[in-house]
Formats: sequence, C-alpha cells, structure tokens
Amino acid sequence: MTGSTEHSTTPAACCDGSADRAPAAPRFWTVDEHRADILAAIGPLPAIELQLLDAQGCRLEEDVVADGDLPPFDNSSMDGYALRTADTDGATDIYPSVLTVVGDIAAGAGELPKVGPGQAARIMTGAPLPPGAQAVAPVEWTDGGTGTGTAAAAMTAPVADEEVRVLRPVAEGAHIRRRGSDVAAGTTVLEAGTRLGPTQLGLLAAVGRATVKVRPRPRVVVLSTGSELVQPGEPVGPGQIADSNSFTLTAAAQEAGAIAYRVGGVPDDADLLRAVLEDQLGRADLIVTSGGVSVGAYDVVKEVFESYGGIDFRRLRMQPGKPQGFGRIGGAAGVPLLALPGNPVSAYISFELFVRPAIRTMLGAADVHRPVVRALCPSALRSPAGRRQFLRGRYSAADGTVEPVGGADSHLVGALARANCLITVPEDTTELPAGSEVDVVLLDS
Ligand SMILES: Nc1nc2c(c(=O)[nH]1)N[C@H]1C(S)=C(S)[C@@H](COP(=O)(O)OP(=O)(O)OC[C@H]3O[C@@H](n4cnc5c(N)ncnc54)[C@H](O)[C@@H]3O)O[C@H]1N2
Ligand code: MOO
Repeated sequence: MTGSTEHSTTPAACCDGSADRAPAAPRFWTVDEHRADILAAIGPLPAIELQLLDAQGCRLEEDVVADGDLPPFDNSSMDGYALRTADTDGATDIYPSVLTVVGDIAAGAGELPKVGPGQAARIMTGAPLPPGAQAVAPVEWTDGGTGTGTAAAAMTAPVADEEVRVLRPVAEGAHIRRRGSDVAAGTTVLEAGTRLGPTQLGLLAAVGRATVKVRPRPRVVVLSTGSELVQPGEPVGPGQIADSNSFTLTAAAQEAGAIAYRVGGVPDDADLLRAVLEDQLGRADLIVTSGGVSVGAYDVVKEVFESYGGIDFRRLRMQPGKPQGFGRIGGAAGVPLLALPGNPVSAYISFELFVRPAIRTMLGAADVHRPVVRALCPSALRSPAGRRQFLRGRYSAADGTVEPVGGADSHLVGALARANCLITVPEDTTELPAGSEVDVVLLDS
C-alpha cells in the first residue's frame, strides 16, 4: 500500500534528471499489516519439561494419563470407626451396638488390623479401610469409646478404648471413598491444549507427576530509553520525568502471560544501550523497548538497533503509535525485538496491538487477540484522516455504550488509567456524529 499525501515528508526532486517524476511517497503500514508481519515472524516457543509450579499459566503439550487409581486405596472420609454393617443393625441411643475396638488407624498407616464380627477399628479421615470392614461410623454416631453411651463426649476420646458404642445403624459403604472413584488408572486426566491453573497443577501432583511438558511462558525483557528518565521515587531534576513506561509494559507483559523482566531507563548513550542489550539477550525470548523511534536528534535507539541489522523502522497509519520498530537482534534466529514509541499512551497501545498478540502467540494461546465489541458512543468523535485512531474509553457492558476518557493526546496517562477499552475510529473516518456505533477493544477481559 502507499501512504496518503498528507504524510509525505520527502522533498521534491529537482535537479537529478528526474524532475518530471513525482517523489516517492514514504510508505505507511496499516495496523493490520504491521501486526501480521510480527505474527508471521513469531511462533509458539518449543515445548519443554517444567517443574509444576514453573508451568503455571502454560499450555499443556501432552495428554496426561493417570498411571494409578485415585484414590489409590479404599479409605475413610470421616474420623470414626470402621466396622461390619450387620453389627449395627437396629442400634439406637438406648440400645447401642457394643463393639470391641481392635486397633487405631491413622492416615498413612501401613499395617492394618482385621475387623471381624463384633469388632471395630478406630479410623481417621484418609486412613486405609482395614480388611473386613464394610463401612465407617463417624465418631459423632458413637460414644467415641468413652463408655458413656452418648455421642457428646465422643470427640474428646484420646485413644481407642476397648469398646465403642455405636448409636445408629450404618449402611454398607457409608463414609468410604472407593479406590479409583475419582480417577481410574489409564484415564486421560488432562488433554494437550489445557491451560494449567492451580487445580490442574494440583491434579498433576495428585497423579504423581513432578514435571510436565508445556509451552513455556516467554521471557520478555522490557527496557525504556531516554536520558530524561528517572526511576520512581528518585528526585526529579529540571526536564526530567519518571520512567512509567517500563512499569506499564512489564505489568502488561506479565498480565499477557509472560515472565517479564523490567530493566530501568537506559540513557541515550549508544555504547551503554548496546551493552545493556548484549547483557539482556541471554535471558530474553522477546525484547520490548520504549522511546527513541521517532526522528529526534538524540534517538540513539534507532542507530543502535540498526547497527545489528534486521530491525525495520516503520510509520503506521495509526494514532497514537505511529513510529514502530520490529525485527530480530542477531540474525534470522536472533531474539525478536519490538521497539515502541516513547509517549506513554503510544507505548501502551502499541503493546496492546502488537506485543500482547506476540506474547500470546509464543504461549500457543488460543485467544491471541483482545475481544472487540460494537458499542454505542453518545459523544461525537473526531479523528485524523488516514490514521486509525485508538481513543481511550470507558465501556459499559450493562447498556452497551462507550464514552471517551480524556483526549486523543499520547501523554495522557491519567485518563489512560481510567480507561477500560480502546475506541477504534477507522482510517477513512474523520468525524463520527453522536450516537454512532464504534468498535471497542476490551482491555480488562
Ligand atoms: N518531528 C517529529 N516529531 C515527532 C514525530 C514525528 O513524526 N516527527 N512523531 C511523534 C510521535 S507520533 C511519537 S509517538 C513520538 C515518539 O517518539 P520516540 O519514540 O522517539 O520517544 P521519545 O522521544 O523518547 O519520547 C517521547 C515522549 O515520551 C516520553 N517518554 C519516553 N520514555 C518514557 C518513559 N519510559 N516513561 C514515561 N515517559 C516517557 C518522553 O519524555 C517524551 O515526552 O515522537 C513524536 N515526535
Ligand atoms: O503516534 Mo504518536 O504515537 O501520536 O504519540
């Protein structure tokens, strides 16, 4: 595609023998073209075997089959007495069944007493059911071996006594968790493609897996550039500002599913920037920078990145976020790098449109893009010709409306923090009357 003439910055040719040819218009890329180029160059990270907690949030890359049953053995679901049901037929408070206690079984017990007719074994929740027992009477249904014949003192009984009184009939299988009743051996408990959250990780542990094959979370290094930057909390000298981009972008990368490393502001010094980059390359699956991608006199970022080759700087038909850089550092197999503009709103919107889908793609996620909904905008909107505008807005799902928050300028971090969506105005639209329908990118989905 070609850029619209209002973006042309190339001076007219005059004296080189091409006077009758129009100067080439500088190329502008659309948002969709730029994003497609990025996603075409980035794929899911190779699957690796990770310790369970390192795999949190990752996509499972194998079917997980249970080797054994869960529970692995019949066990009690209550603290009480394992017994034979016939011994409790007709038992009441007044005429309890009196059983001989033949043992005490704690969870984890290996050796089990055999329960014969007229006998019971005190048993704890999770302890294996002893041979001969057909059910468990919760301790509340007994006198707890206190000899009182009432349930009131049952819970305080310190150890199994010689006898226990059971105060009601107990049905076959009562309070027994059967072997394999949760998961039978050979069952596929998790399928490839499942996202591993806390309960899935717990299940993996329960079936005895210490490690699991997953798409790892990409390691994203975030660094902001600019000699005007100071770290939050440091004194702010004349002309200086706090580095907010590295916080926004690191948090956004984490929220997208990455392991994000924030590298504080790097001054506009080519040697220093190169040194920091070299240092970070080893731990990065993706590098995200902010600042220095426009045409400023001190934009050493372009100079340094271009010295590596393979980084392409472009202007996009969008607002904010016009200047963008993308490529790989270290050749075709090098680390992908996305250079975002420094204006804080531009940096964040660029993240949402380009970096987040890249991270989601590396993760192998099914949902790479933010959801987009149609909404009614009660306010009139204006947008620059030839640029897709992303206005910050507040969307109400309750009534399907959206209102712009703050203006269109790319330094408005106060309004950005109040927004929950981006209102999209297409490239060919300069005005939208009040009450128009617009596309809205939902940010807190
Ligand atoms: N003559 C032109 N000037 C500019 C153009 C242009 O086309 N011609 N484009 C404008 C647009 S659009 C953008 S966006 C910015 C992008 O500039 P840079 O990427 O080079 O960013 P900087 O110059 O380094 O910074 C811009 C702005 O943002 C502030 N900033 C930078 N980093 C941070 C940070 N980590 N935290 C908070 N704020 C940050 C910086 O102080 C500047 O105010 O260029 C326009 N100019
Ligand atoms: O396009 Mo810039 O990103 O307006 O602020």
